[in-house]
Amino acid sequence: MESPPLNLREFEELARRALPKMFFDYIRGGAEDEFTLRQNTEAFQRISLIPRVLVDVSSVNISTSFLGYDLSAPIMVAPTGQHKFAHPGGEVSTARAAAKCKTIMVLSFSSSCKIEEVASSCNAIRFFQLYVYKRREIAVKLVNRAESLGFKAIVVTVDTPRLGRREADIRNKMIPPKISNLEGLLSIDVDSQKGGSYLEQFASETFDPSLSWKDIVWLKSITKLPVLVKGILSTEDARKAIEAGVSGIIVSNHGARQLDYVSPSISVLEEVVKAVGGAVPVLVDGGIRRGTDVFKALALGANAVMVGRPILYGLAVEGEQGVIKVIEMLKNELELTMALAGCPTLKDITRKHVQTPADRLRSLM
Ligand SMILES: Cc1cc2nc3c(=O)[nH]c(=O)nc-3n(C[C@H](O)[C@H](O)[C@H](O)COP(=O)(O)O)c2cc1C
Ligand SMILES: CCCCC(=O)C(=O)O
Repeated sequence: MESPPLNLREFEELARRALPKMFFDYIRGGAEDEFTLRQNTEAFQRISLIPRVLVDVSSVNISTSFLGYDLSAPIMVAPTGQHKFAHPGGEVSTARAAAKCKTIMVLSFSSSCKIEEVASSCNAIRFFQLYVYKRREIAVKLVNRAESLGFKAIVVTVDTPRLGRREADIRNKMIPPKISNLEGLLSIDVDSQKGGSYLEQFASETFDPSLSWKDIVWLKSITKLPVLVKGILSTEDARKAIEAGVSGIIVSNHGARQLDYVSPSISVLEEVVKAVGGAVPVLVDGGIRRGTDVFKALALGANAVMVGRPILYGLAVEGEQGVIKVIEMLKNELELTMALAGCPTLKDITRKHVQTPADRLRSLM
């Protein structure tokens, strides 16, 4: 028997073997040259840790809270579409795993399980991620459904007026998503003569590229839930988001699947955190594969992180148990990192515990 995976990267390799090529390529892939995809992980590697010693770390506490909800660790499940591509249990298995790990799952709008099914599967704290379609009434219906099913926040993704160019999907003629939440609301027929990525064809038929800042105000007017924006990479947009009245900001480049050659999210996190100035919590995602990565993101000012692909790899390899293992691995690594860096609690993690490439440049001047 093969030895069990020891880290998140080994889960990726096992998922590669477990999944049909089309689905693995869809999950792993990024946009165009995949430059940002590589940078998302390499940027973490360029940040060094500066541990403090002789601190009593006989007990290390990684628990925290986000928007008032208790979490076992500052690690949440990012919204990713179509979990049934990874495993027949789909989003229900992921939600159960998130509940067992006591963390928040952000359910994708493009979920392959119905929002009602996910809501009744366990009592995790859940947020609902929204894509705004050209037919705005669909957003209203889904936001209302999420609210009445006990979801606690709406996460609107703002980096996807159109889908990025993912060449693996074009080559594989990636099939369109089956979005269960749209049953009875919308059916889209893709043109099977066209070739290319049918997922992209689906997105260009449905996604509303006219979405703009005034629509955040509209979104807030249709729900009592807090609204978070996902996909902020600049200080200017962070300020606009605050002006629009959001309850949280997610620094993200969509796992490098949208615009290639944008900065890795960890590289812009600190300036966004400064621009936000504590007005609302800030999350970051993209390339988080180790507990040390979580530690670095917290040191640069994130309240918590989100993880995308590794969750799907865990799901592909072992269903619900695989997702639990991925989250627990990251939690254990974070706890060990904190002990070795002299930080018994999350509050002890400071900017002084990391050195970025910019810090190194400054120290030479
Ligand atoms: C297969 C896949 C599907 C995704 N689907 C969505 C989605 O439906 N909505 C969304 O806002 N982000 C989506 N994302 C982006 C993730 O929420 C997240 O930003 C990204 O995966 C984080 O990077 P990581 O995979 O390196 O952890 C998706 C990412 C992947 C890999
Ligand atoms: C049409 C589903 C899009 C899901 C998505 O956001 C992604 O693949 O990155």
